[in-house]
Amino acid sequence: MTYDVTLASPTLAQEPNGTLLAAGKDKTSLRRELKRRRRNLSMQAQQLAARKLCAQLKKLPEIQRARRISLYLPLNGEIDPTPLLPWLYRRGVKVYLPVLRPLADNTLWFVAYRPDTPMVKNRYRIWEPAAQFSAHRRNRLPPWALDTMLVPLVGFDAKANRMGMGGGYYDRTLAFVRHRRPAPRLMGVAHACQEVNSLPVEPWDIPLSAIVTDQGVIRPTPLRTNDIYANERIRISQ
Ligand SMILES: Nc1nc2c(c(=O)[nH]1)N(C=O)[C@@H](CNc1ccc(C(=O)N[C@@H](CCC(=O)O)C(=O)O)cc1)CN2
Ligand SMILES: Nc1ncnc2c1ncn2[C@@H]1O[C@H](COP(=O)(O)OP(=O)(O)OP(=O)(O)O)[C@@H](O)[C@H]1O
Repeated sequence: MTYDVTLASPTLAQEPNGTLLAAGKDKTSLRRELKRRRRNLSMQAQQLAARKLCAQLKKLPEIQRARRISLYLPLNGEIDPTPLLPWLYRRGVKVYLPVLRPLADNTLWFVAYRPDTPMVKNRYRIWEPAAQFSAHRRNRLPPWALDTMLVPLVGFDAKANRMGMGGGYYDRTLAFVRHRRPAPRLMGVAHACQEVNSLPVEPWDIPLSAIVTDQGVIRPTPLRTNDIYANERIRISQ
């Protein structure tokens, strides 16, 4: 299936600012292209982006207020949120990592990440707390008990729509948000170069509170009708 987006453009084209035009691309090839982009960043570019991301994060009220936060350990060019760790530990924030649940329902556990947490590589070669540690309930939190989550993104658009790795892990784990409150504040994180002009919204997508990149913060836009009314009011009052 290909997605109909507003800008009709040749596939793989870029806008002058480097934004990938998603028009006419199916989700799988768009995901592949975006993963290639972040993997191709040099080590220096990665380190600079990670530092800038963390500077952005530290300024946000959601992060300043966080007491129980989940982040992730990056792989294959994902932007690295771990420079935030010393700052979080200093502030006494409890830090959790996603762990693939052993019973293969494709959801995640959130397990405490401390300097002494035993770690192993999971089936995707991502480091995560070891099974014997994660098995203890005292070492993990149900997702609704987290106040803030940093959600790794493969792609995003200016309306704060997201695309992940395609396993549906975050969407399934966060499905409770539709009927249970309070919910964690969901902060998508990505390299600025992972922006595309438009992404499809799937029925199971859980909306993000914000997207934070090395270049700035994107909040979901208010309804288009509000913009129209706002413009209308300005015009009428003139
Ligand atoms: N760093 C990090 N940790 C994370 C996630 C993530 O996106 N990033 N996840 C977010 O959901 C979960 C893992 N989800 C994943 C879903 C699909 C693939 C995947 O398709 N990987 C390979 C191909 C499969 C393989 O190597 O066996 C690929 O990149 O093509 C990886 C992780 C939990 N932990
Ligand atoms: N709540 C849910 N229950 C069952 N299946 C779900 C749910 N949410 C998502 N899925 C499935 O997960 C798969 C992946 O979806 P999608 O391509 O939107 O992933 P994504 O945007 O990369 O998100 P994620 O970061 O969660 O992987 C889809 O096949 C979808 O049917």
